Amino acid sequence: MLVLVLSVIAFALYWTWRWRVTSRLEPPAYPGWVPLIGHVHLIIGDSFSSKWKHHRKLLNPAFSQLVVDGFQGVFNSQARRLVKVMETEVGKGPFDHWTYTRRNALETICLTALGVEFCENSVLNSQYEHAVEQMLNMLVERFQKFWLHSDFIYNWSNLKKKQERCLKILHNMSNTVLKTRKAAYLNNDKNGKEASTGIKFKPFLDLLLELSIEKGAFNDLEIREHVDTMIVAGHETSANALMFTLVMIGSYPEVQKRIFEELHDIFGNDDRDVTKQDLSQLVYLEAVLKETLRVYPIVPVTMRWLDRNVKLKNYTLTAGRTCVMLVYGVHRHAMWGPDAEEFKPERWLDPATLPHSPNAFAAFNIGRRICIGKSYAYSSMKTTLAHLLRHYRVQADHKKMILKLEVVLKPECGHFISIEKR
Ligand code: HEM
Repeated sequence: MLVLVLSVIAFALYWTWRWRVTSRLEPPAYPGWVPLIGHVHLIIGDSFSSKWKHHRKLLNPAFSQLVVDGFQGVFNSQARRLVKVMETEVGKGPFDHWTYTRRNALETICLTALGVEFCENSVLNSQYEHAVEQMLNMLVERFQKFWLHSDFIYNWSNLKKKQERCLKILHNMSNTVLKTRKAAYLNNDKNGKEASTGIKFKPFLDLLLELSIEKGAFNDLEIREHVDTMIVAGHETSANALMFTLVMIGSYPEVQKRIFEELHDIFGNDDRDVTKQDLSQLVYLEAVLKETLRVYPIVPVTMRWLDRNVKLKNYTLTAGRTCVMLVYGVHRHAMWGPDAEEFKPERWLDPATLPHSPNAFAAFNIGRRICIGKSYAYSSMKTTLAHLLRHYRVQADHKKMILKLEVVLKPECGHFISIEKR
């Protein structure tokens, strides 16, 4: 027992000393990030990491509106798939729709990032889905158990063994796909992928391979890390945003009515696919998405490492510290007006009713580290909702939700909707 207590004290002293020595020189590395999404994205909010800056510049064109428009066929077929699988819930009362939006978002991101579909014979199956979920849970567990922040202790823990098993599944998948696509690319197959639906598109992986082979931009490990980051950063966020949006639409019948009217004006009674021109006309639907993300920001807390002193009105935040920003609080600040707590999509339709500061809305963060997948997220979510709401009438009660913070904001319970056929 004494040995144990002495070891804990020794480690505490060691980490305090190490933190003091390094905290002014380099941003802290948050425990658990490295194996999950790789070194390029390791340091949260360190826009000064030259590697991050260089890679972000190279990656930006891969997320341009033009590339995202190329995924519109995938977004449509995935939305139709979601409408179909949810059919089993019609008329059966409340169900947990998150399991549906999550699976669907993971399928979509895997298709667009890697060009791989979930199917029986694929390396991408429910084992992979489970491994991604476990990895995110383990990240939170390690954060919460401060003694596991030390790599030395963590490396002996059961959590580490579990993490190794999950990583094997995740990396096996991205490595296998990378190898296959690279061989195909070198064999002159540069025309993108064809999904089982017959839709042609160019997955992110092919764009990165192009940059790597033609311009020597990335090595294989970096490509794998970028693709893993896209999958981790892209699916849980979109799935949660859709889940919250459906709860809010189901809780406000007048909002749902107005969305349906907008859909009817654009599509009439036609069940046709959503085009990129339709997306720009779905103004009210976009306002509903933004208002949901304002009230329930999926990433409610974010961190930045301060490379210089930042003077506020009454305080100075000193260089070398990590600053925690509460996006949840910013979105409810008085600058949003006396109705800041209310769910009012209409506020987005008139710029005069919005706060003057462009930084008042930080659902995708602000500044240089703004979410690279923002356009992708809006296009895929608007397409999914346009299909779902043309087929189903939704009911929910957002007041029943109790929220919890994992890496992202989630409801602890009560995130149930009921659906009826239109
Ligand atoms: C509603 C959906 C989404 C929300 C709310 C969201 C939110 C965010 C936020 C807040 C950040 C910044 C984190 C920080 O700086 O601490 C971020 C970064 C990022 N997001 Fe998203 N995101 C969404 C969808 C997506 C999608 C669909 C993709 C990929 C296709 C994606 C890829 C990324 C990547 C790669 C980063 C890291 C960017 C960098 O480090 O330069 N996100 N996201």
